[in-house]
Amino acid sequence: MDADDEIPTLVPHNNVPDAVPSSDDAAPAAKVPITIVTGYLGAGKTTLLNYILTEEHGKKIAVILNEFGDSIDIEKQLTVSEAHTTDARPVPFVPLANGCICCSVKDVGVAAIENLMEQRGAFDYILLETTGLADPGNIAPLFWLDDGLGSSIFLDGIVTLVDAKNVLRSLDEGYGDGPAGQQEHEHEDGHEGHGGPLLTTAHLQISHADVIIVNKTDLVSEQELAAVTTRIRSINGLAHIQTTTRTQVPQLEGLVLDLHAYDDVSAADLSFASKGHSHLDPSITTTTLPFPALSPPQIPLLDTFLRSILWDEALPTAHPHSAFEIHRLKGRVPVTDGRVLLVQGVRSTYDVTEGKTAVAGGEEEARLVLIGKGVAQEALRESLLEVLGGSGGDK
Ligand SMILES: Nc1nc2c(ncn2[C@@H]2O[C@H](COP(=O)(O)OP(=O)(O)OP(=O)(O)O)[C@@H](O)[C@H]2O)c(=O)[nH]1
Repeated sequence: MDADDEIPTLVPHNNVPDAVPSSDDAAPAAKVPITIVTGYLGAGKTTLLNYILTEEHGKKIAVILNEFGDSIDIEKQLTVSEAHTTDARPVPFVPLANGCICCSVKDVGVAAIENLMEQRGAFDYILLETTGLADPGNIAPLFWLDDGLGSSIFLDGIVTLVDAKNVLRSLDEGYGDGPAGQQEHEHEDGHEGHGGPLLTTAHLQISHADVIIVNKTDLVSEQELAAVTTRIRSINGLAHIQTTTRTQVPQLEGLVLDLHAYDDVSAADLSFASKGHSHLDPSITTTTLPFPALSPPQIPLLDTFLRSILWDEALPTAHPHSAFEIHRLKGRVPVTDGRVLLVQGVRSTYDVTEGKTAVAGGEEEARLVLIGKGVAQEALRESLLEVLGGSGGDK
């Protein structure tokens, strides 16, 4: 691949068949954003969604509940709030393809929502409420593939509700030899982990989140709340954290709607994540890999590194390292020709795009921010630098 080649774009998720129909011929239509709303049992998801449906926001919002199981019973699970009305109402039966969104590829879950929009008219926004045990990392890539699949919806972000009173206990269920974390994790997604402290549902929901709403603040003291937010920040250094009582968010935009979590990657976001927050949580942490701006020939080498760490969960070099797994990844990579590349990843799906604005002379160093298990080891950065050094280009 030479310097003039297009930079790599959306990389197919492992579960998606190679022969994906192209949407090139389809007339471009505005896509409807979808936010995944997740949170452990009793954190306040229903309270939040009821609040949104009855707020005056002027948007027609569809709320869909994704149950684990054999089918999506849309009749019971869809509620639409019409623009300029507080009359949230259940929608009558809409026949749809059955299937569990979490366990299927696009043609079931996403197609069901598209089918729904065709029958009910487009919505301004879709909120997908998962059950308390859902792993959003399994669901998010299904919606993120929409460019290749010609979908009429796109993933706007993931919001995780957290119960301030119980979240620390939920996170600690994965430690020691208590069976709770182990059973929970294996049950929910068959995800085995790689040894070491176990991941609980709470870890998975926090690590993938773009916004974390710490709810039920009325049930904890200021000190307890500070301990909760510090622990959450140590797991996910990228997410916006908002504290609430009864899920009363100060505004919907940026917190539940219009998140744009997969659009731009700003230098400010990444430098906040890189500020050296504590590594309090033994399972999941956020880490930053800084490296010099890339020369154009180094771009495919970055891709080699990303493929290796995300697809193979291995380093492309011989550096000794312990096991790692990456849940979320964001990057901003200046190129010496003035371009800037933006990297977005969730589990094994990632995307490298060209930023809209060129870098101002010598703007910043390149950064990858990783959230996951075992990511805070020097071997990752050493491996990245070695791979990039192989091009013979500037470093
Ligand atoms: N004290 C207190 N109670 C709250 C708060 N927010 C919600 N609740 C209550 O907590 C309970 C659980 O809230 P839900 O909104 O049903 O939580 P959920 O996440 O939908 O729960 P599941 O459906 O079990 O997954 C309800 O009785 C709410 O009224 C809060 O900030 N403070």
